[in-house]
Amino acid sequence: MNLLEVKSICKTYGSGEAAVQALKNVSFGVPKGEFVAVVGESGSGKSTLLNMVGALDTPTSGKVFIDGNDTFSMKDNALTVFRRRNVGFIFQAFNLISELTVEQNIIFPVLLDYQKPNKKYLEELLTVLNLKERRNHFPSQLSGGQQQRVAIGRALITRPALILADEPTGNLDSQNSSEVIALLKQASKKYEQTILMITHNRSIAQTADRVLQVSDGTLTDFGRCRE
Ligand SMILES: Nc1ncnc2c1ncn2[C@@H]1O[C@H](COP(=O)(O)OP(=O)(O)OP(=O)(O)O)[C@@H](O)[C@H]1O
Repeated sequence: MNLLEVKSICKTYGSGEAAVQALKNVSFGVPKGEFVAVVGESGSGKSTLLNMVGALDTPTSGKVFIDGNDTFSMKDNALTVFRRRNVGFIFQAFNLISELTVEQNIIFPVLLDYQKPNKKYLEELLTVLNLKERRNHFPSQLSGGQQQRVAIGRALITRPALILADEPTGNLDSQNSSEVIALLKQASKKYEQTILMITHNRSIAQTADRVLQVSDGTLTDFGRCRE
C-alpha cells in the first residue's frame, strides 16, 4: 500500500468568469520512505497540490489517502489531530514563533498535542540539526539556515509519516540548501518518512527518488530518477 494516494483531485478557485482551475484531475501514489520532488512553473498548481495533500485546503473533488486514511472524510477536529500527528510542514518562510527559543519551537507541536517530548529524540534532532549550542537562542538570533533547520526540527519532532516541504531552500544560499536537503534525506531514510518537496532548483530535483511535474494544473510523473 502506498503511504500517500492522491485520487482524481480537482481544485477550482472562484467561480464564473473568475474561476481558476488550479488542479485538473491529478492522481498519483507515493510509497513509504520515498523522496519526491515536485517541479513546475510559477502558477502551475504546485502549492495548491501540497495544500490538498496536507489537507490545509479542500479540493473541489477527489480524495487523498494518507496511510490508508481518507483525510477529507474526517471531521475538522479529527483532521486537525491526524494532521498534527502524521504530517510535518516546512515552508519557505520559516514561520517560527519569535517569543520561543529554538528548543521550544521544535517541541511546540508535541505540546500542542498535550504530549511530553521524547527527550532522547529531541537531543538526537538537535545534534543532527547542529543546533545544540543554539537551543536557548531565539529565532531573531539565528541565521536563515539555522532558522530553517529549526523549522525542520519542528516538522520532524512528531516523526510524521509524511513531510510536505514548499520551497524549503528558497531563502537559503547553496551551501545551506545542500545541508537542508541532506538533512531531509537522512530523515526520510532513517525513519522511513515520505517527503514531497516543491523546488525550483533543478539540481536539487535531480537528487530526489522521483520527480513529479505540474504544468497548468496537470501532473506528469517522470518516474524514478535513481535506482
Ligand atoms: N486562493 C486563491 N484564489 C484564487 N486563485 C488562486 C488561489 N491560490 C492560487 N490560485 C491560482 O491557482 C493557480 C495555481 O497556483 P499555485 O499557488 O498552486 O501555483 P504554484 O505552482 O505553487 O506557483 P509558485 O511556484 O509561483 O508558488 C494560479 O493560477 C494561482 O493564481
